[in-house]
Amino acid sequence: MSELPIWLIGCGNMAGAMLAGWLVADEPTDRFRIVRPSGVPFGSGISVQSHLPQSGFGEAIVQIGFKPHMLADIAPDMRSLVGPETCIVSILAGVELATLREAFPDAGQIVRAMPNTPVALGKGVVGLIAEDEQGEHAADVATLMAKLGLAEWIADERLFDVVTALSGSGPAFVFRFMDALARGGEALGLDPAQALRMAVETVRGAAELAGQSDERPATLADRVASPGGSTRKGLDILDDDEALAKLVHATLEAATSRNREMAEEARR
Ligand SMILES: NC(=O)C1=CN([C@@H]2O[C@H](COP(=O)(O)OP(=O)(O)OC[C@H]3O[C@@H](n4cnc5c(N)ncnc54)[C@H](O)[C@@H]3O)[C@@H](O)[C@H]2O)C=CC1
Ligand SMILES: O=C(O)[C@@H]1CCC=N1
Repeated sequence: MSELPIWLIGCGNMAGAMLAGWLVADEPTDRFRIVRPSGVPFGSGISVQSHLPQSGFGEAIVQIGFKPHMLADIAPDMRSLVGPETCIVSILAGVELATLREAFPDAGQIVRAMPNTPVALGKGVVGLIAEDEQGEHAADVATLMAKLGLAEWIADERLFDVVTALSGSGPAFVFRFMDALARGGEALGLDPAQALRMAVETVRGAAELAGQSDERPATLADRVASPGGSTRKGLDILDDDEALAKLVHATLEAATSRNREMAEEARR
């Protein structure tokens, strides 16, 4: 793989988690240059500056990782630095390729990447869509993202907001479930810290089992539920009138619709 420099324009929670993941995967630290107004050091000898560079990015991967609504303010300052050798990677939720192309008319390639925070451990999910999947630097970006976990090309950009809800926001929804599991145990008398430890390990073990199994999670759930036993009584609550499925569907719908609103806001 080419060793293009990687600029991180905006490096907060999400881009910081990605950088942590790349360092775990032994990417050389001198590939990365952070631009963030705070200038707060990242550690590990990574170069951090508080302003955009004076000269152009040249042949580089330039990842933008600020808030979606900031695109209109920040892109004009970046525009003259971006040339036909530059590959822009956007992790901005919602913001579409067409909006990014308007913001960076001279960029050689534009890729949207939708990561999630477990990338910090190399166990994330990254959805990808490029203006030209076969074009220059698309494969470099895919290789880079695959170091962070599961990297998946998404064929239809209209589905990218759903991907953002499912895997981008997904860890937040799973964390809520973990908390609910722990709080349920606590309400039924378990020590809170013990309940939390057991809830987190239960989710970790179940996720690994599901990841390694050829069977669907529904089948694995049935295998836990011994006939006439107690798990089925619990599943009956989650399954009654598809209570959990409906709740999760509504959750993903709400997040997807906010991603679409953010896309609209970025178009203005
Ligand atoms: N937090 C998450 O789990 C995920 C976030 N995203 C996307 O990542 C982006 C950032 O989100 P977070 O990291 O959560 O937010 P954050 O608030 O932690 O980070 C934002 C970063 O933007 C920087 N910034 C602000 N003004 C800037 C400027 N003028 N020039 C350069 N950098 C500037 C800040 O210094 C900060 O480093 C958003 O677009 C979001 O949609 C995507 C997937 C998941
Ligand atoms: O909450 C957000 O807007 C972003 C999108 C995916 C995760 N965080």
